[in-house]
Amino acid sequence: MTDEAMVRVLIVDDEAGLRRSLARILSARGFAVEMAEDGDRAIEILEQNEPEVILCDLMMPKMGGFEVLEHTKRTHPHVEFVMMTAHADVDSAVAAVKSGAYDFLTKPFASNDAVALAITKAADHKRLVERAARLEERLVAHERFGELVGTSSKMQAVYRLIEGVASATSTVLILGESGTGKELVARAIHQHSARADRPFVPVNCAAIPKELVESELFGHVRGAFTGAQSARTGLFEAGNSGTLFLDEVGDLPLAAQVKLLRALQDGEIKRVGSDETRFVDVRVLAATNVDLQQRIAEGTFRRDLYYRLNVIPIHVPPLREREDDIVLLTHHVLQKLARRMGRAPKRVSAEAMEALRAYAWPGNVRELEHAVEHAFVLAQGERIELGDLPQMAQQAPSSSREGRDIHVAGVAEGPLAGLSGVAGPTEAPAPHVRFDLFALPYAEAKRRAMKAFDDGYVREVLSRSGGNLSAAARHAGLDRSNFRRIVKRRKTGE
Ligand SMILES: Nc1ncnc2c1ncn2[C@@H]1O[C@H](COP(=O)(O)OP(=O)(O)OP(=O)(O)O)[C@@H](O)[C@H]1O
Repeated sequence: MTDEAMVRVLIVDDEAGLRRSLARILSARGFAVEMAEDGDRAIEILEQNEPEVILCDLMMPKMGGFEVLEHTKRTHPHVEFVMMTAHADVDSAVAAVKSGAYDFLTKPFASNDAVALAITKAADHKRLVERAARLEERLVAHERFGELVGTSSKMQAVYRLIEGVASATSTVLILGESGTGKELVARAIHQHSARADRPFVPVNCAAIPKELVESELFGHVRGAFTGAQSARTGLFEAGNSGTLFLDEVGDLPLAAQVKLLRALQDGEIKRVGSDETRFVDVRVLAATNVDLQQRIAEGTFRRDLYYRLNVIPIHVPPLREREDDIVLLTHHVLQKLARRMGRAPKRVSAEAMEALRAYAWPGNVRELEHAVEHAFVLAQGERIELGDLPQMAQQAPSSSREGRDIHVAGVAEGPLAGLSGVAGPTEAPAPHVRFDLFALPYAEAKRRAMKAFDDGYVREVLSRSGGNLSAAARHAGLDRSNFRRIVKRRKTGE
């Protein structure tokens, strides 16, 4: 029998004796049974307390079985119907199936089990159909928003905003913690816009050396500065008639901010070293994970530019606020990994999934991707177990949602054990040995140990910085782009 909740069955028959004995047979096998003595009462129950399966007699004095079937299929098409007919009446049975009944049972019944089996099959069919519909819904939602995965109400709100802003030309400011998917949101806006077949040009403002920002964005003429041996087209021109995505816009130097404002207001740019005005038709989407208001207060971000960018803000919620998406995202990442590595997909044990759902993910979806990859690589069998997850996610006390007790993975025993650490008030967990370093050839052992170190270090520093990449980079004493490279390298496993 279907292993989900009790199947609700409505028995409709004018013969009280048969009704009761059917009810006894089905209740004894774990069905939740209701009874109706005629078609009118059956319809009443159908409206009030929708059953999953109706087991209905064909021949009844007032309203016949066909009428009940027709009403049911018209008003509640997903309720399954099993018609009971007399042995001799095979034609009616076939007609019932043609009219939408899932099955028929001929009286007298071959056995009690045959009755229970017919109801179980009907209920299973209904649940399968519903499941397929739900999956299709998710698939459609997925296809509609590019790479973005997630069906939580908070992501649905983001999808609605994407749809709403896509057709406009206004600037959109995408806000959210590091790793929440801001770039994917920008891509989805572009894909849904009339510019979809034009270029989408992503620019990480934090990664461009300050002295080159203006030339990167707006281009330069030959001889504009030392080293400018030939003229160069900037990204604004490269994105002409398309979309320019300015990631980490809060890191733009002030001088470039002035030029950006001009480009946004008037669609005008000047290449560095030239007085010639060029007109560009570029839609700008910007993103930041820093508090721009605070940057304004500090004098490092222009208020007028902020207002110009913030015409339509989209807040991408942190992963800890959309726990339901964790399951879908985990499967999505597993599928991507299996494809990328040319390996069979892996399943996740209930215990491991529980831990993934319970963890607070300060590094958001990016961190989840790393954790799932870690588990995918280390899991021996075709199923990921709790012990295959990074230590931090394994421990995932529900209190980690409140930012406490966040542990960093110990990386290995022996020479590397000292690299493990712990954040928060609790004691460090014992270093977690996930692989035997000394059983590996030197080069591979070194690669894994370095990766494990990067994993543990980046995770911890990100966690201490509340998932903020810039703050984590400062903490690590690295400039942001170098730190980001390490974060990315962990992901690609280079
Ligand atoms: N909803 C999502 N569905 C599928 N993948 C996602 C989702 N959100 C984020 N990702 C994945 O997580 C990683 C980080 O996403 P992305 O680079 O868009 O985040 P971000 O918010 O722009 O981060 P940062 O602020 O650090 O630049 C990417 O690999 C992306 O594919």
